[in-house]
Amino acid sequence: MQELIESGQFLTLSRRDPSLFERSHQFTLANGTLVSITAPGIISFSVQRASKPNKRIVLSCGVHGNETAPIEICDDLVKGILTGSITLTHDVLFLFGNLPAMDIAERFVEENMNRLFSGAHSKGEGLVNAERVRAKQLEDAVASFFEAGEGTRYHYDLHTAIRASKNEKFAVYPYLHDRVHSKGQLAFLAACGVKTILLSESSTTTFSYFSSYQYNAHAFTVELGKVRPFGQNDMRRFEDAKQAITKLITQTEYAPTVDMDDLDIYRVNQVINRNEEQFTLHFDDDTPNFTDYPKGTVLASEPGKEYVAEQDGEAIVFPNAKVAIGQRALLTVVPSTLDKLDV
Ligand SMILES: O=C(O)CCC(=O)N[C@@H](CCC(=O)O)C(=O)O
Ligand SMILES: [Zn+2]
Repeated sequence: MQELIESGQFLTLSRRDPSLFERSHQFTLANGTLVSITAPGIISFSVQRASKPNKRIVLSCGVHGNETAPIEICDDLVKGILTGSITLTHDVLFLFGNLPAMDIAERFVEENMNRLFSGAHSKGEGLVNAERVRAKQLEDAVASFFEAGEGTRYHYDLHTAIRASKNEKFAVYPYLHDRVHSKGQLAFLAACGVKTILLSESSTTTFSYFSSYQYNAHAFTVELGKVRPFGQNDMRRFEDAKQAITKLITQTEYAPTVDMDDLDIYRVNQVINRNEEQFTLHFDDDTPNFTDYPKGTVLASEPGKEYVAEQDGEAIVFPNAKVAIGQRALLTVVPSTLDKLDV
């Protein structure tokens, strides 16, 4: 078993035979890194050396099962670490989120897992499904990992978007409450090719908000491109992201810089939920993310309610009329600036 894992088959085995990982496995690589597998798709690496690593990094992917490019990136990184071609400098936890949804090439099986964090998995009496159980398991894995050692905490939850986007790569910066946005993090994201940032202004039940709020982690939902089936991604489009992540986990001090003028900062202006069965978007299905509209344009409607652009230049992000009733069907964003930044 250890041999199979060390040959780089972790994700394949997790998907093909999850029962192999019903009990935990621990072993040490030739370079001394300790490998812990606590469940299918959950693997962490602890660097064993006298001077303790100063970053604890969570990389998650496949929280939506059909968002394959980030899964391929993380699978490659895990393979590289297990086979010794990548030597870590910091402790890293990899989470392959929704394995059953990957198998059916869908966003989710029963319920959108990225609405089930911060305890939402346990709300709604008697409601249990695989996604709820997994969301709790992922939360527990993040908690154990962050609490297992000192160091600044990071969580990049890697996704791809359903629609094409005018700004192909972008990240959601979860609502920070009283904390200050980090210029170093914006620089890291820019090094990944992510130069469009959406500032969320409210609490959510997403995975990145969970790590940000509960663990004061630098945490982001990172959208690296468009959803495509396994094997159909042009991996050249993800090379910058893969290189920057590799530097982050292998270099003691990786500190890229950024000129703020190179970034497009937006803030979320409206979070529009679907409240009724009949919910309609007033633009074409192939309208890309970040398409903007003049003030007063009707963007969506449902019986008794119209949702309009409140400002000139208000743009749509993540429109989806088919979400479950009560869930977010559309974000609108407006250009913004970041005046106060940490280094
Ligand atoms: O393209 C879409 O409509 C969805 C892409 C996606 O999965 N986005 C995340 C964003 C999470 C966040 O707001 O931080 C999601 O909807 O879960
Ligand atoms: Zn997603």
